[in-house]
Amino acid sequence: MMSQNLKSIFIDGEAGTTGLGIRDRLAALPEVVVKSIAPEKRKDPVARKDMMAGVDLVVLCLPDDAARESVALADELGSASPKIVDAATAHRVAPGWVYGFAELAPGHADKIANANRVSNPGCYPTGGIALLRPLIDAGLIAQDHPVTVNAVSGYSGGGKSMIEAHEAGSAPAFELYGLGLKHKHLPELQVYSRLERRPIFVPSVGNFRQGMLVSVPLHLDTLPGKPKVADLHAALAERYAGSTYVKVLPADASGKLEPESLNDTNQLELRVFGSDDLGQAVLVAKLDNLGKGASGAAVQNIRLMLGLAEG
Ligand SMILES: NC(=O)C1=CN([C@@H]2O[C@H](COP(=O)(O)OP(=O)(O)OC[C@H]3O[C@@H](n4cnc5c(N)ncnc54)[C@H](OP(=O)(O)O)[C@@H]3O)[C@@H](O)[C@H]2O)C=CC1
Ligand SMILES: CC(=O)N[C@@H](CCC(=O)OP(=O)(O)O)C(=O)O
Repeated sequence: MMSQNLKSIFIDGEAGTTGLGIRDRLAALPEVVVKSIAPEKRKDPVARKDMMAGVDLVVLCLPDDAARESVALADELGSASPKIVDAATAHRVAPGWVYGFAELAPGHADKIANANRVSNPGCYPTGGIALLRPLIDAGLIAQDHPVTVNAVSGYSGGGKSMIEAHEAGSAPAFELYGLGLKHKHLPELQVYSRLERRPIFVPSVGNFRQGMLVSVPLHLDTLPGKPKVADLHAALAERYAGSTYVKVLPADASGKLEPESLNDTNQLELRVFGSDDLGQAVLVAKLDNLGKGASGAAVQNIRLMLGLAEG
């Protein structure tokens, strides 16, 4: 019977921003069934552990502490533990976890497909790593280069509380944050870009619901071999040739870029703006912070881990 082949998934935290996005996307997959816990028991460890014992895969869409607690519950199940995709920050650079950015490097999607524990990337690092890693692998940016990453996100990136503040009109139209230079995404950004020097990361949030731009300014004469703008573009285009979700596009002559055109998709667009005459370039990634930056990437990972065809 068809139903015997269905893969079962429990979303721990399914009522949150990321959880709802994953639930909606999974609803479109005929090969999976999503099992839910009674709302009043959603924080009950016994009920969550019982649910985990009966499913193929658990997605954690929880604050970090609750995500760690859920992993401990799953570990108690021993060999009966389901596979886990953790959308929180808790395990992104933790030993034993595979980083869930399938396009990280050639062969990385296979590592995800064979993993039992996958940590879904942060939204900002998805853009930053996608831009930096191929150029560092190609030797066009040195591993000890002093990199700066700037970004702007829609307010849904801050979860329920930030969404409420913006929709109630009590949040600023725009703000820089993370100016203590210790944003929680820095460890994964540094490790998976292969940067030896800690980058400076300056995020910001605007009064629009979803969408994201991540940019990296570069002085070309400070890079090995003093590459041209076209060399940077070519290295990115080569790395992502044939990719379903990552596209390398020409820079728009207008010199402008808005953040919302990929909303509700799992797409990531990369562009290299710049001028050889000036010896300057800006790498820019565009994504939906709730799509390729969160729920879309989680579903991409779930498909790989459950052996489902690419959507
Ligand atoms: N928003 C985004 O763009 C992204 C968020 N993430 C990560 O995903 C995780 C969830 O974030 P987000 O969806 O934005 O957050 P939300 O605040 O929107 O949702 C969190 C959910 O977790 C529930 N929850 C909290 N504590 C527990 C617990 N102990 N047991 C069970 N459920 C619990 C909450 O329930 P209640 O409200 O009733 O307390 C809520 O439904 C975070 O770790 C975040 O960092 C990852 C990528 C992107
Ligand atoms: C606008 C905003 O507040 N964004 C969040 C990051 C959202 C995200 O993707 O974070 P995780 O995947 O690591 O949970 C922040 O800066 O903390």
